[in-house]
Amino acid sequence: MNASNEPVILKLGGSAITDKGAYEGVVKEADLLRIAQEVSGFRGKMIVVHGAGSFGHTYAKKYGLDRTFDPEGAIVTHESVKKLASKVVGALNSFGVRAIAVHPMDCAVCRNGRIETMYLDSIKLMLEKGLVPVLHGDVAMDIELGTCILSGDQIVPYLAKELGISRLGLGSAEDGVLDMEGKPVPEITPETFEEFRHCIGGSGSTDVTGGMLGKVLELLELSKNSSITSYIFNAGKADNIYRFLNGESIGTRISPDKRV
Ligand SMILES: Nc1ncnc2c1ncn2[C@@H]1O[C@H](COP(=O)(O)OP(=O)(O)OP(=O)(O)O)[C@@H](O)[C@H]1O
Ligand SMILES: C=C(C)CCOP(=O)(O)O
Repeated sequence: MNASNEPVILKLGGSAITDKGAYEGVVKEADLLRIAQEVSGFRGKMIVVHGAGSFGHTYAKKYGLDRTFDPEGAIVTHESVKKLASKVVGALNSFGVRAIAVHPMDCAVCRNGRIETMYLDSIKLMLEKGLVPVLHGDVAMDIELGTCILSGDQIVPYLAKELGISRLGLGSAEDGVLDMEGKPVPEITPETFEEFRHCIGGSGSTDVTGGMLGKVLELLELSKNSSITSYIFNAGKADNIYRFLNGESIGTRISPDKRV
């Protein structure tokens, strides 16, 4: 059990909750319900962040939102990821998790694709009152670019740092960061990253936020700045989310360098 009262941050990867190979948004209904049930077994405070999967990456790619400002594309993509958020929140509530959607487009401002400010007071109050904020990968306003694609993989470490949360995990569709033989690497630190760099690539599906490499880089940066250890694990396997939320170390650990 996670004995502390500190909240946990869980990311549900787009490949775990949607069919990321689809040309438009398709939810993996059975997986989403199983995941919602596992989340409902956790008694502590938590923030859920989910990826955009086929609800976001397909449209972001179609309108070139990772390269250009396109107002129509921004609206279509934002509306689509909001639909996914509503399905995630609906599934969580159907299992008694008091989940509320918080859309990053409404509360974050970016500069050159990185979060510059984010309004967090409502999230803090939700946590205090036992509600579960659900954020997600989104289109966000950007001071330099007009809009940018804001990945859940960037939101997770940002929230951890700003809210002082030290337990976080990204649940995707692989057993962790896989080596050349397809086996999960138990631990990566800033010091050992170069040993594994050649095995880590982008997503196998349509994706504008860097796939596995994007995740590892975000979490390594967090480990350097804050000494936080985080986890990348398979949310597609039954019980893994429950195990992670309750304090087990599963998948690949992204840890700070060891002190000598
Ligand atoms: N070494 C590696 N280990 C594991 N997965 C890898 C590796 N290199 C590349 N990948 C790819 O990265 C994918 C995970 O990244 P992806 O961004 O698709 O995940 P996600 O977080 O579930 O999706 P989303 O960004 O929509 O939330 C894997 O499914 C795999 O195709
Ligand atoms: C493609 C969009 C709109 C957001 C991407 O977020 P992610 O799936 O968490 O990387």
